[in-house]
Amino acid sequence: MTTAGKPARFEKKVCHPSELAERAKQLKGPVVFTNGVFDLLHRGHVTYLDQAAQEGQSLIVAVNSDESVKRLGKGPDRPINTQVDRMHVLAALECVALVTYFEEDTPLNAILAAKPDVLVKGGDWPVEKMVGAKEVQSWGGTALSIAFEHERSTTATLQKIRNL
Ligand SMILES: Nc1ncnc2c1ncn2[C@@H]1O[C@H](COP(=O)(O)OP(=O)(O)OP(=O)(O)O)[C@@H](O)[C@H]1O
Ligand SMILES: O=P(O)(O)O[C@@H]1O[C@H]([C@H](O)CO)[C@@H](O)[C@H](O)[C@@H]1O
Repeated sequence: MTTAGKPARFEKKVCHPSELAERAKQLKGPVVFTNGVFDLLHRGHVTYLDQAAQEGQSLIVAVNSDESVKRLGKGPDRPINTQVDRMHVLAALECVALVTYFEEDTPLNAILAAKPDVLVKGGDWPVEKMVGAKEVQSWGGTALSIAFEHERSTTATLQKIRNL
């Protein structure tokens, strides 16, 4: 006989965009914000996320909705994982305090709602190209581009799988 397990504790970390402003206010500050697709999570992602989290006390991650990903032009078969799955995998990470998603092409509205103290992206996004950097700086926050430590990518992983 099998029994149903208890709800996974990280489920509480996943929030709808409409709750983001309120939920962000309840986090221990400084609040760090990052965003991305995070399709197939890899060592580069998790290293970067923990590094981002160390820039404050609470890390918020906003993922592109499935439709938003399709408009990014990463490939007709992307995303591989749905936004719900991508959010829950990220929520399971100890360094992540809150996860949400955004339907738009950019996370600007999510950043304005969360009003983070620190905006972080990986080194492929220099600060001058970072959506939301000016806004975060306008309320006294900082924007940070963290250099890659591990050269990994979802695209490379998918190429490996396709070549099996
Ligand atoms: N190897 C890496 N090291 C550190 N940060 C990374 C790395 N790859 C991606 N990131 C960062 O993680 C976030 C999500 O990136 P994304 O989902 O585009 O990953 P990806 O692996 O590059 O995907 P894809 O290959 O589909 O473009 C971005 O902010 C990006 O800067
Ligand atoms: O996972 P990606 O493609 O690295 O994340 C993108 O980041 C963009 C970034 O915030 C621009 O500064 C964002 O506009 C885009 O929607 C993806 O999230």
